[in-house]
Amino acid sequence: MDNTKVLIVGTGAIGSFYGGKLDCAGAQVSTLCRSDYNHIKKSGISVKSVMGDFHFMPYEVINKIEDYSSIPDYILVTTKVLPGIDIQKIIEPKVGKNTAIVLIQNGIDIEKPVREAFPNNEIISGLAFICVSRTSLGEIYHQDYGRLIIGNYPNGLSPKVKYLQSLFIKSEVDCTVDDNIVNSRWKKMIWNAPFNPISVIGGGVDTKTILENSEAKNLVINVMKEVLEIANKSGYNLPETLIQKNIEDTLNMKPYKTSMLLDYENNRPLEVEVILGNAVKIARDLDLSVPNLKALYSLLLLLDKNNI
Ligand SMILES: NC(=O)C1=CN([C@@H]2O[C@H](COP(=O)(O)OP(=O)(O)OC[C@H]3O[C@@H](n4cnc5c(N)ncnc54)[C@H](OP(=O)(O)O)[C@@H]3O)[C@@H](O)[C@H]2O)C=CC1
Ligand SMILES: CC(C)(CO)C(=O)C(=O)O
Repeated sequence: MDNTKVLIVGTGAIGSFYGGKLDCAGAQVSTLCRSDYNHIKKSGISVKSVMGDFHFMPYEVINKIEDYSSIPDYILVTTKVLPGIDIQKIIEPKVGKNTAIVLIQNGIDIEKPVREAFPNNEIISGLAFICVSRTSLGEIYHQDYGRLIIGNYPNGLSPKVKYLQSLFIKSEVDCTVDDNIVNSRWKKMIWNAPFNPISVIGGGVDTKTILENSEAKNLVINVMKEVLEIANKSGYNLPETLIQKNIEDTLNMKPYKTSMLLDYENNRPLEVEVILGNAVKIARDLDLSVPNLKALYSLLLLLDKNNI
């Protein structure tokens, strides 16, 4: 084991999978758990994975962050990004001056509140291209993909980013770095902004069903165009060709139910603000017209409110 201390905050699908991979690489990985606490403390976490099944027993399993016995080198935040989760308050007791806060979560502008609360800490922003879900207490099913992109927020690549990358690579996670991680976040939004909400609003449909319907496909393309425009007007650099590439890549994927659809089906709150609301706000500030994004946003707000 190396001496790198990692504390996972949000031990669900993403936290368990990537936390387990860091454990495989030799880091000292502990988990802050909620509903799975008793199960994980007793039996650990089992991951059924297309990369090979594994089981891991976290170094410490806690259900109150104060119970963690030290200060971690990395806090991996892998909760959903929801207005009801005050992540700054949750992690604050264990953020030391050398703790890097790693956010492996979907959405745009998710780093801002963390930066404001911890102006002197290193923030590492991460994007997961993976299909993974929690099937029961402490049981994770990794169905496909697994690639990660990490980089410092707002930009740059520190030694801590490179070290984290080396740990992931050691455990065979395809992890690359990007010194302009917000640009990569926008790139991922090109996919999430149309497919996540349409999969829910469209009546619980997978990616193949969406793209087989020419009207729904047009909607996907129009939302992608709006996201691309917001990103480029914000100073990022997304080529128009990304739209066709995302469509083709999705057609080549196995039919996939988005993580937002899985949340909806399980009556869990949806990441409406960080997937759509923040983009709509940025468009408003830039005076851009984004009618498709706005329509998806308002419909999703309604569905979300009535689903919990
Ligand atoms: N799953 C996937 O395939 C992908 C997910 N993502 C993104 O990754 C992020 C994480 O998603 P995912 O792992 O699927 O989510 P999950 O719902 O599987 O896991 C979230 C975890 O956070 C925990 N949690 C929630 N609130 C708190 C709290 N207040 N204190 C401590 N723990 C808390 C939950 O505990 P409890 O069980 O008690 O609610 C759960 O263990 C999201 O932003 C998602 O969009 C990105 C790409 C793919
Ligand atoms: C892009 C994808 C499918 C992960 O790779 C995702 O982010 C999701 O399902 O929400």
